[in-house]
Amino acid sequence: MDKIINPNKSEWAQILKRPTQEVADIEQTVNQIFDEIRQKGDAAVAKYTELFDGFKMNELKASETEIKEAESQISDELKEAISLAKANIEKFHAAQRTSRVSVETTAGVTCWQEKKAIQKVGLYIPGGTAPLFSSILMLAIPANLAGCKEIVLCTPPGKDGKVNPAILYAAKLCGVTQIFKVGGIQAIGAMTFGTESVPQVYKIFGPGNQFVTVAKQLATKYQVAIDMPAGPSELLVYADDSADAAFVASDLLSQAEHGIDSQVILVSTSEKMIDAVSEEIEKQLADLPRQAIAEQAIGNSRLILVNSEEEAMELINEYGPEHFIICSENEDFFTDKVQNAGSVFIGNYTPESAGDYASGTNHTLPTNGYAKQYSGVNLDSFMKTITFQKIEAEGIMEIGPSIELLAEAEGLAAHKNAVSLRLKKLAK
Ligand SMILES: NC(=O)c1ccc[n+]([C@@H]2O[C@H](COP(=O)([O-])OP(=O)(O)OC[C@H]3O[C@@H](n4cnc5c(N)ncnc54)[C@H](O)[C@@H]3O)[C@@H](O)[C@H]2O)c1
Ligand SMILES: N[C@H](CO)Cc1c[nH]c[nH+]1
Ligand SMILES: [Zn+2]
Repeated sequence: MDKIINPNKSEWAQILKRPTQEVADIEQTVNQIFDEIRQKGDAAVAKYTELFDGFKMNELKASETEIKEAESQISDELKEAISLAKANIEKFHAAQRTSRVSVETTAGVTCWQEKKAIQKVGLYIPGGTAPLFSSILMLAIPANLAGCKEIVLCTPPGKDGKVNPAILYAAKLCGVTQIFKVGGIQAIGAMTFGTESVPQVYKIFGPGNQFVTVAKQLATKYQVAIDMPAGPSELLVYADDSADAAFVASDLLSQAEHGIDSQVILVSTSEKMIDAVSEEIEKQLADLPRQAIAEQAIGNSRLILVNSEEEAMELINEYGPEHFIICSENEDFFTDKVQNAGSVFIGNYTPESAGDYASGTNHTLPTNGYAKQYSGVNLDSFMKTITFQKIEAEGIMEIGPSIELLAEAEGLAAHKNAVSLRLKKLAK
């Protein structure tokens, strides 16, 4: 892991660069696959599943029998852990419900807004290097709380054409309506255009690798909304001498093991802490089953010594990490000043893994600096707001003359007339 000492601001952009592949190359592949799916539907989806996932699928949809069998393949302990996570995620997301906003803006003019569920949603659940069934809890639970009617799920099959039983079990438990054994670009294309088997949806959610993320971004050209770009996992830890170096190293490795294009960063004002964490990373890496993946991600990563907490905070806001852990005696300074981060974890006993699985917050979060403009998934992500208004005679008489003037000033006579006719009638 590169150690960088007191970099100049002019060097930050280079130091904080993400290890992403050339997006233009991926876009070309996505466009080609999307075109084929539009023309050939399931046949194109099956072709690319065979090419990228190594299995020739005859049936894309998971059957009731497969789903039933999955339940018996999950241990009771795992079922209990899933149920604890589900309860906390439900509690946190249910509490995000807001009451109806209604205002009488002028006497006789009432405006209100109501949230309505997005009727058809598509959930992408990663499965390339690990079956991330926890992402089902993060997406299907708020989708159900919001009241979405159709909840379609796509996830890549393994080389044997099967999907991990925990994915099938969690999907059933959380009210997913249809499960498809399709991953990557072809899954996003299928949910964007619809095929003989896979329904077209209005909004696509979920994390994935760079192929999935670029495909989601291109899907927005075809009247499909997306939650946000939720690509390769990232973590930035700020640690001063009050941190525990072993804990910090374990957190950094937890995100490094996601994929070779993950990135983890330690920022500190203490060189002693940086060196201790670096040593710990080496120690802990040796025992990791996904050592090869984590090692590559560590190669993308940085240990950065800065001059002050102010400088640290400026650098962190510039980076906009997906996850931000604060292990500092001065934690209030960082919680007050943070502007750009997907999710924040505070103190030595708040591992990032808690948010990944079971504390209650959502782990589908913006990566690649998109925390500057996007929020992570929450209950509102599955809803849209409709505004309503009702104007009484008293109300139109009050605001009507101003509307007439405004319309006239924009040169829109028909707009003005729609008000004038009513005012005339009321004047009789
Ligand atoms: N930001 C978040 O909220 C969040 C949450 C969880 C996971 N993640 C990230 O999700 C990612 C999961 O990635 P994954 O790879 O394990 O699973 P994935 O399901 O996202 O991707 C696997 C699919 O990628 C496609 N693919 C692989 N190589 C390809 C190629 N050369 N060309 C075209 N398509 C190709 C295949 O179709 C395969 O099914 C990780 O990077 C992880 O860090 C992010
Ligand atoms: N850390 C991931 C988000 O970047 C979410 C996850 C799922 N399973 C484990 N971790
Ligand atoms: Zn994780």
